[in-house]
Amino acid sequence: MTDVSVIGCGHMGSALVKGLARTDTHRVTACDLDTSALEAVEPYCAQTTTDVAEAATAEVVFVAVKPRAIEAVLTGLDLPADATLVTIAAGVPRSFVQSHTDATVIRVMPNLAAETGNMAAAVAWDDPDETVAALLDDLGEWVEIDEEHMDVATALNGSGPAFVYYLIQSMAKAAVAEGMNADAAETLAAQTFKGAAETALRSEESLEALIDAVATEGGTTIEGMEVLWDSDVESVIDETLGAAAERSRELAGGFDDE
Ligand SMILES: NC(=O)C1=CN([C@@H]2O[C@H](COP(=O)(O)OP(=O)(O)OC[C@H]3O[C@@H](n4cnc5c(N)ncnc54)[C@H](OP(=O)(O)O)[C@@H]3O)[C@@H](O)[C@H]2O)C=CC1
Ligand SMILES: O=C(O)[C@@H]1CCC=N1
Repeated sequence: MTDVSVIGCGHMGSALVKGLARTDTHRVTACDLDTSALEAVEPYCAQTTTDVAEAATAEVVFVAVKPRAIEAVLTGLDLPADATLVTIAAGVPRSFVQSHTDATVIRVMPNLAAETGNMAAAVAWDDPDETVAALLDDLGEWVEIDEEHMDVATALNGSGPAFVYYLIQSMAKAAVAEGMNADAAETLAAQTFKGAAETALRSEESLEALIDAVATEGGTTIEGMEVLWDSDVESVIDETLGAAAERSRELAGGFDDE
């Protein structure tokens, strides 16, 4: 049983609390100044508190407040050297967080699918931490990266769910334009993303080979693929991720190491 606290129970913090509740190997303290945020996560954790000092007794402390609030939270958070602080804030360098605490700092870029145990997360740390690794295993898939790649991870898997929702919506809209019922179209589009993602994760085939497997010779898929290959979709996606990563770099510019 690992004592974990989550400071900031908004969108991402509540997804972490709910995801951790899916297994019974954590004792979670949820902390937020907003009592309505705490009420929403109360069924999923051992205790809720508005007092950061109560959250500071955990072995692993996730700080899940907005980047602009992180310095105030760190200033009021007195962690011992044997604690681990996990920062998930976009654009906030690990060195900035480390300069405000005696705890070991690990930087993670998670995503909202933590709530269902399907998170994709990127992790930057000095040394692997088995306790945090086990926590992340319970929340989904994670990979270790160099911190210099955290801005692109923020775009790819942190912001990524929003981009995927947009793509699901676009495919569903196209089916609706052909006359399909909107609910049916959204279910089919979303499940198609889920199934394709599962195959991409589990298959040893390349993505090109997976495309080939769908595209029966003389069939329907190749007609659609020709449109995609001739379009600027790839460069639009490159620009989309580029814009999000650039914003992460801009945010980082506001945090000097101390
Ligand atoms: N949303 C996402 O998909 C992802 C977010 N992140 C990162 O997670 C962090 C949180 O983002 P998100 O969940 O979207 O933001 P939210 O605004 O939804 O949640 C932040 C929560 O923290 C609370 N809070 C603010 N100050 C304090 C404090 N001093 N003590 C305790 N709680 C406090 C806020 O309360 P109040 O609203 O009253 O200020 C709010 O409930 C950000 O740093 C973001 O970069 C990372 C990956 C994905
Ligand atoms: O939009 C944001 O800034 C946060 C970080 C990644 C996802 N949401």
